[in-house]
Amino acid sequence: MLPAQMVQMMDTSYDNDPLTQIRHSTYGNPAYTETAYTETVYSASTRTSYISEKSEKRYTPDIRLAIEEYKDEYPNGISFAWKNVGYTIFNSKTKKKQNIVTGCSGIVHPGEVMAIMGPSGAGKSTLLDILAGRKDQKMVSGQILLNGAPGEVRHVSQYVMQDDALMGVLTVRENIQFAADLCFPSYVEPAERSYRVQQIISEFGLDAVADNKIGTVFVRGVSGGEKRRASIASQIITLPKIIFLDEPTTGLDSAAAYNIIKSIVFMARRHKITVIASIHQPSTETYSLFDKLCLIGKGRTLYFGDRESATTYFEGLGHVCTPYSNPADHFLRLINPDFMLDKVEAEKTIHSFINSYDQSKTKANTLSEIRSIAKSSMIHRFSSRQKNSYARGFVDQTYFLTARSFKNAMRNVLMFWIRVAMYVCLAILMGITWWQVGYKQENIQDRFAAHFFSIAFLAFMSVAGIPGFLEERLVVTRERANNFYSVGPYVLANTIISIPFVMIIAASFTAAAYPMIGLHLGFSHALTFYLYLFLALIVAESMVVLISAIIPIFVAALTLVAFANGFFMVVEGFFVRRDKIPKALKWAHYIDYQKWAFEGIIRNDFYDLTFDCDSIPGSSGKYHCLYGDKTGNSSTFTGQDVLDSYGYTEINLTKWALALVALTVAFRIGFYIVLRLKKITN
Ligand SMILES: Nc1ncnc2c1ncn2[C@@H]1O[C@H](COP(=O)(O)OP(=O)(O)OP(=O)(O)O)[C@@H](O)[C@H]1O
Repeated sequence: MLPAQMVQMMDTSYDNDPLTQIRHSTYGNPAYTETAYTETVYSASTRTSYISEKSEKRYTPDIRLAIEEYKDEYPNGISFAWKNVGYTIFNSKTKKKQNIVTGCSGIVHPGEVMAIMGPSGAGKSTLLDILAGRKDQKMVSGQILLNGAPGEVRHVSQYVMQDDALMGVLTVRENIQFAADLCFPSYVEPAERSYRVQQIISEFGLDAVADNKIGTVFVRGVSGGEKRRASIASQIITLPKIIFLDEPTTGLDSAAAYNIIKSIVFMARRHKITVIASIHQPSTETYSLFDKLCLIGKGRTLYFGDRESATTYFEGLGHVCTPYSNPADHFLRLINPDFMLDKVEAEKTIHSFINSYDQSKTKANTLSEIRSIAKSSMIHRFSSRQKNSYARGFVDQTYFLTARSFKNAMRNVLMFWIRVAMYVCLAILMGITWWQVGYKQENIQDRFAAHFFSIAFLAFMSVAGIPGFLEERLVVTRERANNFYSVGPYVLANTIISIPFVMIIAASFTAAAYPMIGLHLGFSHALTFYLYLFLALIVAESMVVLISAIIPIFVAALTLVAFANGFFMVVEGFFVRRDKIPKALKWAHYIDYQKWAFEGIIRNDFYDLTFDCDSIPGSSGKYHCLYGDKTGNSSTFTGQDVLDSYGYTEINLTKWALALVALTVAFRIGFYIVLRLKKITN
């Protein structure tokens, strides 16, 4: 039985030890079957893994060392506390410091889910970012405590972004599996990873759509709520100890929002995860799923404590929530200055809430709880050792990315197949127009034009790859932010995967156009034409990804690529002879990939060909030759005569091909640098 089938058939009830089952039935290997699996260790890092004591024995010392890195420092979860945290920026307009968040404190225990609520601009995202360790520490004040001791929250948490950046042509399972493949260290067996994928699919209620595609403009996919659940599942596949969610229900209807929070609460309880989520106006049902509430206004805490006690707290302040009202709406109306006509009064009201909370028993209790957990904690137990930022090495990252890109390109009509169809149609149209161009001297310009058009138009149409690339880029940006992989493997995978598809495009074009136009006969000439077309397209493709990475906006990238290609056509040496190109633009001629490709294919075509001159009527044996011997005594001229007359004497096919390879490498290095710089800027 295949591991995948086995995993699907497995009992996903949480009372049974799943990994023991996997080991027993998947492999049939004595190493797995001899003893029951004894302990599942959830790692302290975001790169959590399932490691049994038994399987540890099988590992080599270096793997054991790596496992040590991932050993769980917090088997019972993390009580996450923040004490008096603030965030201050320097306002360049007023030239003064400005407090965005001030004096916030709170504590959330393992298995609890806390909502950060507040009106727009209250500071929810800022507070979430501070807690998640995503803000510049120079501007942050206060303390973050993990089980009462200061610690590096980023090592034990995952920040789940709002967007649903998933590969549309892949299924829910494939998307989550990709995350699992990259986020678990290599010593976690593939069957264990698949098991974990199946488990999280079940936990997020995605069984029914697990093998459905996410959806693209061409393929109707899963619903918005299912997509959001798949996106969250793929980001927390490693079961980090703390999860931060940035408005996980935005844009969803109340039923979908409810299902998402329900799944998250279930995960939190089941795996002792501490969850903090910012949320906009939850429905009554969704609101009632939260354990704790942090209400903020003007960057200050207006209430922090048990969700259930919030109603009583506000009742105590004279703001009774009527039985049929949604408490979340009720609180937000109370603290939202946008609902108040008198702005001075609104300001006063918010400040009265801030003061009431500052003097409240609720706040005193929270602070005392934080103090007591800080006292009881083992002093600075948290190890500050640096975890590896990536769970997988360069080769593994490249492998998984290449495999996914291959699937994406195979299934994504936008990326290649539309282009293949378009190029084949164009090749046939060219073949009809230039049908058997012949060897007469009046056909010389037709030949040049066919070569120019083949290169220029084919390269130009590589803009068709921009939408597919930009779609992929969104996913890559999110995955990079989650530290799934580094830039190098992505650039390499993108390069590797473009090769077979560009080969297909160049081959289909050559197969149709070359014989129909009647270019230089012979397999080696057709092959050289194909290779040059391939190299030109690879450079064009590399230029497209570089420009789209610099400006990831469709219309802007399209305009810039079109401009660059148009410019390269002008300085290519076809419309204007090479020696007539203005000195100021000569540099462009040499970095123009179309020039190297065009010159390569005309050399390949013309060299060794013989063309007929026109006989002069009435003259005995005299000929009119446009190229070569013009004395009138020769009835033919050679292709080399043509090349010489245009200054193409020195073309060396190997060197010209190497120039195209060099340009490809240069564009790809540029692509790498741009992605690296963007990551640093972000
Ligand atoms: N770096 C910054 N420079 C200037 N102002 C900032 C900066 N960061 C946050 N702010 C301001 O601080 C306030 C709080 O911003 P924040 O994004 O945290 O609010 P929010 O509650 O998440 O709002 P929303 O619900 O609309 O997303 C806003 O008025 C915002 O303009």
